[in-house]
Amino acid sequence: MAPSPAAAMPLAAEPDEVVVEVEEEEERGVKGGGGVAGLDEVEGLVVGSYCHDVLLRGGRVVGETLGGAAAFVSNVLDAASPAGASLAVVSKVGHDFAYATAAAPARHPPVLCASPTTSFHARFSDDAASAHAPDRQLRRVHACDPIYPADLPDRRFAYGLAVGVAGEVLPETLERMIRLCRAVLVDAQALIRAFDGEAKGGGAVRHVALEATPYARLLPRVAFLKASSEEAPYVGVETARRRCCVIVTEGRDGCRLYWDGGEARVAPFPAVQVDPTGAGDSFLAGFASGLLWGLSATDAALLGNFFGAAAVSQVGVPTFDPKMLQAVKQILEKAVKRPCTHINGNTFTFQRSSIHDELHKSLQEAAMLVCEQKQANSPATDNGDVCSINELTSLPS
Ligand SMILES: Nc1ncnc2c1ncn2[C@@H]1O[C@H](COP(=O)(O)OP(=O)(O)OP(=O)(O)O)[C@@H](O)[C@H]1O
Ligand SMILES: O[C@H]1[C@H](O)[C@@H](O)[C@H](O)[C@@H](O)[C@H]1O
Repeated sequence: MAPSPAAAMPLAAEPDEVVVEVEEEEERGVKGGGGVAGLDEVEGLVVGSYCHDVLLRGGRVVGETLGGAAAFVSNVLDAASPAGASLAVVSKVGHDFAYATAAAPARHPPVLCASPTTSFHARFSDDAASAHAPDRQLRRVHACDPIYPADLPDRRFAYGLAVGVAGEVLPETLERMIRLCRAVLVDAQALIRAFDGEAKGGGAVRHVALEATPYARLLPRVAFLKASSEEAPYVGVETARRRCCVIVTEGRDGCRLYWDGGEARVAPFPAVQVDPTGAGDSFLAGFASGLLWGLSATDAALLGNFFGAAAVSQVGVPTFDPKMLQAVKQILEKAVKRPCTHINGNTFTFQRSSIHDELHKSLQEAAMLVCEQKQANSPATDNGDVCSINELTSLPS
């Protein structure tokens, strides 16, 4: 371990291991495998299933939307990655999948299975949630098939995101991702969810300690693990940070990064929250795109916070204003001299850089534009926070 404050950490696969695996896999005819040299070759792998989200408030259905971290994640990565970065998504749905023509699944079509599409009921409480309190109770109503190692493409990727929602990313699938991808970023929800009371027509989502799962032994080969503040106690931040960089998202308070030898708090952006679903997913994708742009982890978390805030201002998978996206890319082009150096190199740096405050200020202006547009387009409510009923609607399928 390298606890130095100017820390850098090894990527998912150690160099020797990569060489051995490349040789083994080239013998078996695996495509690629030659490492990732330049921007043109940066391809990411997103693994996790799309799902149906039913939003309930006071016992009433107030919205039905496309869900699944893979949908939110690919939505942000497609929008915010530097030119030349591409994406493969491995997701499974049933024949009942209602959102095949929505933007994210249309760009990254899922595998069709005989089992029904994974489906969640999210019950929102009427009490205003605090930044750290659980904002909703989740039940898994249907579960599609797991994603097996053999479902992953047989080629190498610059980075991978393990973003299951219903236990579909099996331990052996995560292990395969680690072998295929130079850097793997994991959402803790893919590892620590368990489902109660399946027999009664749906399982309440609860959490188990990461240490007690078969995923724990893979952590030293994971680059970043993201958890919400509700999930963090199950992750065990103090143990996990010795194995990989842990990011804890804190809702409207932004996030904190913990690595072996240091930590940082990253400030949030303003948002008019109407639906918190997908904030964590959009955060993780914004963070990954920040790494793709060549930012340090603490600077990349600014982009995570930015897209987390953008996600909560819309119901379901958000549509981003092209002008806002253009502004964000201009800010990044100005701030970053050479994109893709960090996710593509041998190490990550964690520290906040000298451009951090300037980047935060510029992104804050873009975030204010999103808020102003949102406020201009929606009727005023006395509670701008936590899912106001009249703002929840269905997404077109
Ligand atoms: N109300 C808000 N205002 C501004 N930023 C927010 C707000 N809510 C979330 N965010 C941003 O999104 C990030 C992720 O949010 P949060 O911690 O709520 O994730 P989560 O609980 O995993 O979300 P979900 O499970 O709904 O996807 C936060 O770190 C923050 O940057
Ligand atoms: O669509 C949502 C979203 O992906 C959330 O991150 C996840 O916690 C939920 O289970 C899912 O229904």
